[in-house]
Amino acid sequence: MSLSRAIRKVFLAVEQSEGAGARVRRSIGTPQLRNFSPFLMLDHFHIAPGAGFPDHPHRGQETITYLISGGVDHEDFAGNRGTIGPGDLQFMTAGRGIVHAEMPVQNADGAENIGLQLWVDLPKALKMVEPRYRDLKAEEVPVVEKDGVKIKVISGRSQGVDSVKDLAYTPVWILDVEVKPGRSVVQELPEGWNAFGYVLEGEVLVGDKGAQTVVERFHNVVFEQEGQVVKIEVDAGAEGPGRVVLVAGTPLDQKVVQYGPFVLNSQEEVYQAFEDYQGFKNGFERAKGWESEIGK
Ligand SMILES: Nc1ccc(F)c(C(=O)c2c[nH]c3ncc(Cl)cc23)c1F
Ligand SMILES: [Fe+3]
Repeated sequence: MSLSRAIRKVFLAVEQSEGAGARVRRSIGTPQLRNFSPFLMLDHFHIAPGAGFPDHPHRGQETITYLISGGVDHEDFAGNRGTIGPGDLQFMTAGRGIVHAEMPVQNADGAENIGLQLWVDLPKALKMVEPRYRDLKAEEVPVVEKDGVKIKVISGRSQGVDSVKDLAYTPVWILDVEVKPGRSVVQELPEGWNAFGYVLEGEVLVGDKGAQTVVERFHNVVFEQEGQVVKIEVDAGAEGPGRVVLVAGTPLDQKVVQYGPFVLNSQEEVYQAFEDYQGFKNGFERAKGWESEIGK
């Protein structure tokens, strides 16, 4: 009998401006929810035409971008360039340093550019690795569909189905779970890992029968570390399915010192990141004289 994880707290994602005219609903990385290792930030973003995230640096973390609708172009100073579309993901390891732009694709069909961006801390030993990208196309993501439940196994394992391996350095599970009204699912999560569920659509009931919590859209339910499973149900009377992105990650036993996109383990290392970025050194050499095409 697996122990069901209790709920630690439910947070409302607060909408704010970010980048150049983009809007994000941030639920991790706010004053209410920091120190949630290895997670640094979770943004549910909406990038209108003309808005975006023009040229900017990163050091010391991994970003995972999951596109729900529309498209996002990315281009960096190492010559990497690509587009992610609905259901695609991009795993970017900034490591010692990257400068890139992330801009909306002008959609012929007018689809809104909406997705999630999760920032994951890198272990101290990997803070200065070479940057790398790994796109994961929607068609590479196994889908488990049974009894009114559809799970996209983006990273990790669900109902005995494994995802593509080694997408990020820091071990994370990402499962896009859709439950129809009157149905439910029990999902295993690695014990001891930090875990949350962000409700993208509808509303869900989380927890054991008789002790369930209603979690509404744009809310993030954070679980206790104890327990092997989470239970998610949608009320039979609900108007439509509930959709939750379940994420779990191994906590890193290290200090987090963050200033925007520079995430290191000491104040001195953050100062050094600024100096390296402004001085085009120690990983930021290619930033000298570089401008993206897409961010202009
Ligand atoms: N201010 C600031 C500073 C540093 C950044 F890296 C960013 C940034 O690039 C993003 C922050 N949320 C995001 N959601 C989606 C996408 Cl595609 C990008 C971002 C940013 F906005
Ligand atoms: Fe970025």
